[in-house]
Amino acid sequence: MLRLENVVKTFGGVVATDHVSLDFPDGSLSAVIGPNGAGKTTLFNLITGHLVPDSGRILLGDQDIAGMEPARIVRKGVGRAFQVASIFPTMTVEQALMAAVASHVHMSEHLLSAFPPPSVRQRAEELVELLGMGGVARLLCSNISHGDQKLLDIGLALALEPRVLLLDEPTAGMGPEERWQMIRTVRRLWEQGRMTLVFIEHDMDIVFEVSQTISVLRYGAVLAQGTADEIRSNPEVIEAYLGTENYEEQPA
Ligand SMILES: Nc1ncnc2c1ncn2[C@@H]1O[C@H](COP(=O)(O)OP(=O)(O)OP(=O)(O)O)[C@@H](O)[C@H]1O
Repeated sequence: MLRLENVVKTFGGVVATDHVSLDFPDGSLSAVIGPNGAGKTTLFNLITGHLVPDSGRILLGDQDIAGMEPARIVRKGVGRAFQVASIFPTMTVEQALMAAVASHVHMSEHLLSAFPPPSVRQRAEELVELLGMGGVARLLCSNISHGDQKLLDIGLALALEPRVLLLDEPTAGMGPEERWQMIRTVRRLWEQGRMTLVFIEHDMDIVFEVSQTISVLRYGAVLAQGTADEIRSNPEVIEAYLGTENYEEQPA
């Protein structure tokens, strides 16, 4: 269980996280939504240790991880996809995944090796399969599409075998078809990996289609947390965020 209790983060006069309390049960798939500047990315940065809260607790199981070093939080099982695929321009997709796997299993002497141990190669091959990247596995990371780079970012996070995976706008910058393909892959990874997955997303159709629970932020505070149906019909959410035109119930 990942649980935030009364978490506050301010930047000067800006309250980016305003007494946020949220639960992400083990194995759940949740979306975090909210208008620009609502505090979504700040929330992720607090969970991963890239920001230290002013107050409040961030519990992973029984342990308060608030303010821990990011690397320690990763070792505790909280992964996040960063836009890093492009920083391996001279490696192939498969090699980048092998390097990530090797770093995770403390075989860093094999990080850049042309002949990694079979266990490392096997795990990287499993990830390629899981991500559906077989067709581009031998291509240089710099030569793959934007969508494949985002997938690889997720794969690099998965190589560390997280219990909790955070994805900040996995479908950003993609066309409609590619978005759905990406989110279907994300859902499949979640189903097969049995991890807790939390993603930030602006596309409401995607959010309503794939999420078990949705957390709505506004001005840093939680406006609502619930299922797609609960969020869709929540009057405060409709007023504040969704707009009445598209989401009000049609008369029978
Ligand atoms: N490092 C920082 N220094 C100062 N202010 C910050 C910093 N990070 C975030 N903020 C402010 O905190 C508020 C929340 O920002 P945050 O990036 O978390 O929002 P968001 O919901 O992720 O927005 P978006 O959808 O545009 O990415 C904003 O007012 C932002 O300007």
